[in-house]
Amino acid sequence: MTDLLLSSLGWTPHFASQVEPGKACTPARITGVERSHILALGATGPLRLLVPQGTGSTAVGDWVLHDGTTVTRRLAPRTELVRRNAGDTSRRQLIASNVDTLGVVTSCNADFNPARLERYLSVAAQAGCAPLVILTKADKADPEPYLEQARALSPLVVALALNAKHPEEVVERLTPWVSEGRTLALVGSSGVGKTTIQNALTGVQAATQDIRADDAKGRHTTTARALRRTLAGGCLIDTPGIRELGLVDAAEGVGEVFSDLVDLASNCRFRDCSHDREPGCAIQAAIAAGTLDPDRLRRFQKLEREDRAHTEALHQRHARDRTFGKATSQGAARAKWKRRGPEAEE
Ligand SMILES: Nc1nc2c(ncn2[C@@H]2O[C@H](COP(=O)(O)OP(=O)(O)OP(=O)(O)O)[C@@H](O)[C@H]2O)c(=O)[nH]1
Ligand SMILES: [Zn+2]
Repeated sequence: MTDLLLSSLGWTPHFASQVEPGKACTPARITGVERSHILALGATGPLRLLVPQGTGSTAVGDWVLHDGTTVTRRLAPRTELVRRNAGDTSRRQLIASNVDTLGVVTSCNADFNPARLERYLSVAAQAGCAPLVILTKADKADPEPYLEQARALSPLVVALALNAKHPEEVVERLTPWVSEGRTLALVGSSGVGKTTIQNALTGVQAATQDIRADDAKGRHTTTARALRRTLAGGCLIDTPGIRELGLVDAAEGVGEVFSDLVDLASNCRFRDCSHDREPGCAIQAAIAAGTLDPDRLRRFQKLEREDRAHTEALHQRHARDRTFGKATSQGAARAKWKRRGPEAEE
């Protein structure tokens, strides 16, 4: 029973193998983070545990070991979602751990924006999460052209369209990503339907209204939230930070989403080709031949520039204070995901 509950929370051999045999330690998954305590779910139910060194290096979704009152260890995560710190863009901020699928929510209307989708897909690829594009408001417009565009962005994309206001439809379509042991997090612009989807998946009655006067003041209906169980037995993560993902240290993620361009560029005559006017540029040749959309090249270059600028600032800081130790575990999670494929089961 106990093991069953832990596995429905996402406990896998990856975590079990980190527990030293014979040590009296119990696992729990973080559902919320306070200043000096974490909220967690373990086999016995909800817990509030002290983190003696402060909660700065933990995130919602992490697995920890504890002795009943205190966290004794954080277990190395399988995936880490990181963003640029909103206040200080030269810092990276861990916002959620062990997310299997990053649900990128957009709607079948003016919110649909390939550049924004590619940015989120890059963040997902970098984190090691499988990307799922969820197109809402399929009741308002024909979703087919949007689905087609989303799928054309990257071979990594799985895309589906739904009417988020029909809870049964949401549950039926999204259950594969929120069933026992699986963790989903949603990102997307304000108003695309994230809260509506989450309410359907967790069985909570909708707090969203058709007219939200608060929006004009920048207040969102969704503020204090973290990891919750879904009706299908899995987990849903929603933290305020997850809604504003900025790129940092994501060159590999960007490269995966734009692997078509990376492959083409390897055929350019010059190694440092800027794909502008150089002779022998394979990318310009593809544009001239009509097989590559020049807008895609522009979006790729813009994301690369953005990532490079913030990553440089990050590394300058890194050189100043050498307390930074996340890059390796994130890279390992990403490599693992790449090896096993986004839909691989434990
Ligand atoms: N017709 C229709 N309306 C939808 C759909 N999804 C969401 N809505 C409506 O769109 C509005 C915004 O939905 P929310 O779920 O609050 O959007 P959100 O993404 O959580 O927004 P923030 O909390 O601001 O980030 C609400 O009025 C919903 O009822 C859909 O698929 N079809
Ligand atoms: Zn070139």
